Amino acid sequence: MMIPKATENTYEVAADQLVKIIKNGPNKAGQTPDRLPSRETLVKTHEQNLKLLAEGNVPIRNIILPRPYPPSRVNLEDSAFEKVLLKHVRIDERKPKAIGIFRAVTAPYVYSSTTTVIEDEEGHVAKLTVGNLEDSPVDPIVTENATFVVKQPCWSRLGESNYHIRVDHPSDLVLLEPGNRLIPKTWRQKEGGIATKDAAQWKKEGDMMFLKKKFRKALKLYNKGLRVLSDASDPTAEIDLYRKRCGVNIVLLRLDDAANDLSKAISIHAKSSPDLSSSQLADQSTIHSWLNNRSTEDPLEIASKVPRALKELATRVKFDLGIEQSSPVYDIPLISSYVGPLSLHVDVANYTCDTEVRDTASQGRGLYAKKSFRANDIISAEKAFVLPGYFMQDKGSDCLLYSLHDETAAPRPGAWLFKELVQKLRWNPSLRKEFFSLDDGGYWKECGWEIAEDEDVPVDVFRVEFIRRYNSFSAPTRSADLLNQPPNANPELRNGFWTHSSYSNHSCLPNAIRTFMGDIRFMRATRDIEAGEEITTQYVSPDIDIDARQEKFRNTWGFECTCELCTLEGKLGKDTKEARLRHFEELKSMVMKLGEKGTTVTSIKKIARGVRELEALYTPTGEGEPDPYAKFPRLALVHPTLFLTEAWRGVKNYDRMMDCAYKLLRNFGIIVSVEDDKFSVVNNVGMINVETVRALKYLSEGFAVKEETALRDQVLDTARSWYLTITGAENDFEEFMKL
Ligand SMILES: C[S@@+](CC[C@H](N)C(=O)[O-])C[C@H]1O[C@@H](n2cnc3c(N)ncnc32)[C@H](O)[C@@H]1O
Repeated sequence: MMIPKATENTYEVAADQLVKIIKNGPNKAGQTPDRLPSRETLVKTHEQNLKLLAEGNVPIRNIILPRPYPPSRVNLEDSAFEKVLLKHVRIDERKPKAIGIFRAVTAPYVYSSTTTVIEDEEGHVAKLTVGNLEDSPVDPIVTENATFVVKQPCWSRLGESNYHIRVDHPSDLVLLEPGNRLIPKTWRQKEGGIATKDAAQWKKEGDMMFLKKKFRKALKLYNKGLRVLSDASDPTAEIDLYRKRCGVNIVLLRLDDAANDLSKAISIHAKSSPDLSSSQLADQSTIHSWLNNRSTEDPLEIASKVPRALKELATRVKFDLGIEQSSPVYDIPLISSYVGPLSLHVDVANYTCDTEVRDTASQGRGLYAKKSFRANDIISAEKAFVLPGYFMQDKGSDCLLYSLHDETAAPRPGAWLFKELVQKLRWNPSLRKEFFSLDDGGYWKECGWEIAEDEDVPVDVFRVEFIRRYNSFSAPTRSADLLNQPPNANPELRNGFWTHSSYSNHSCLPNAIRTFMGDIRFMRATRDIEAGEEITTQYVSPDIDIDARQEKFRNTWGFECTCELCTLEGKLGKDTKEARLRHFEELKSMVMKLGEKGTTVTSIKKIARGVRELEALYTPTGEGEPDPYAKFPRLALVHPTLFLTEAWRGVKNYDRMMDCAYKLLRNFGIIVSVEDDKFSVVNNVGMINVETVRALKYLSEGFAVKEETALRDQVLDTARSWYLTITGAENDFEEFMKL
């Protein structure tokens, strides 16, 4: 027997290679593989790959999603399933009622996915690959000798004659506890040992595992402690174990289980305290409802009647499950001061009650204002449903999520978000509705599956990804940090998921801006908003060219924008579009050349002439013809005008600088008036951004030079409020204005 020598990691198949294999290979669906490797070969290859992994001989993680298929809906509690052996399993054919019972014969290889060698009751072997588990090499899930069910097993191709059994939906793999009736008799082992230790010993061992970050092991040990205690009456020990288990469950994102544990701990505490035993605190379901009610209120004064450790856990669990408050009161400087790459989690309540989700005419659902807002008001504040925290510099956290069916790849931010979403949804049934409502049936329709409205379908990883793609947003640690980056810095952003604010649709002329501070997403009004108006944000800032702009929306988000600006520019003739772009490019190259030579008044004047020519391409030529852009942004003019503003400033021509700063605002559709010492914004289509704050900065400088202090102060006030709108904090405003 030839044993393949693994010179490179054969378990980390590159996605493009896999696409080729699948596309070019023969279609053998429904057949059995011609030749399968022997146990000896499989085990040997596995050991070689384990060694390579231990040596760090691995590329970046590559999470692969094949073509969508539904998770099995077989319930192991009833007997409506068909037990199959490896000899019954077919290539690419998943039988919805089939289950295989297997045992792992090797230690697991945990990296992009979990891989191990399994055997069935007849001793036949296979390579098993399980994707999308919350697996970790220090605390593996599929340990050696573990027995488990694989639902709807099938062979998937990995090479010309290389097959494995792969599981994509986490619920299609069910670990069997020792003693489970499904475990073949010959594999059964006595569990033994539980009664030989007391609860305190199990707890101590659990604590040790917790400290070693072996959280699932800790959970198992606390379970054992609780089982030993089940018929003893030792409330103190029981409270302690439930409290510990609650803590582990929080770390593992299993908030539903954490809430159950904590409600048990609190009710046991109440039952065993003479002054609380007949109170509502003794009723576990009352506590459970309170933990889940998303309110800041505590009418039963639970927090003040339980020991501090339980109170602290209650605060944690309630915040993690989401609390709502009725007004947008946030201590922004405080929050901003403690948020950092290592502390994204902020303990604040959400404020979403003044916005609601409703159907739009043609954009699916949208977010609507329930009350009027003034420019700069907080419209909503929401903590992330999921915002993965990882170090940008950590190469070990690099990974890619590759969807084989449409050959798209999401880099690290999207890949980690997907992984965490799957875990959060898997372990918290109470949070699923809120997440999956973001798919209004499109996924089932696309897949051609009939699913009843109220059917409790297990978490489908392909549906999670379908939703993630169109509803996740890039988030810096703090939006304000983006303004303080050196020029051309390319800060890496995380991807996060905010379920309520995700309903806001895109508009190039938005009335709101999203900003981030740790895991909170704020939305603030860029202009006054009427009650009943739809809240829109810019998903990305619009490209100058309408065709490029629409292409980006189509490719990334699957829509074409119909905002007033896009509607206006959608009607432009080819010649006008081309002429504007050509002029823009010419100006850009003139500016680049200047960069090398330095700016002189003559060169600024030359650029100014070019800018006037570009302006003419936005202006109607016919006598008395209305200006279609009278109130709208002229995007191609923005950067040349910013250049001119700064160039005139450089040569200390403050009148010209101010003229250009007014123009810069106007090119964003913002028209201001200065009359009788009063500065006011008379037209604002909502495009507030860093350049508009810069324009105000230059205006304020100009007024300062002219010693028009009142006007300077008014402009500064507007600048400060726009700075707050775009960054979510005022902290570094003074610094920004100095630069
Ligand atoms: C973050 S979701 C917004 C909520 C979405 N409308 C819904 O019903 O779930 C993004 C998706 O909304 C739709 N959408 C957002 N802005 C749009 C726009 N300006 N025009 C058309 N569709 C839009 C697109 O389908 C996009 O992929």
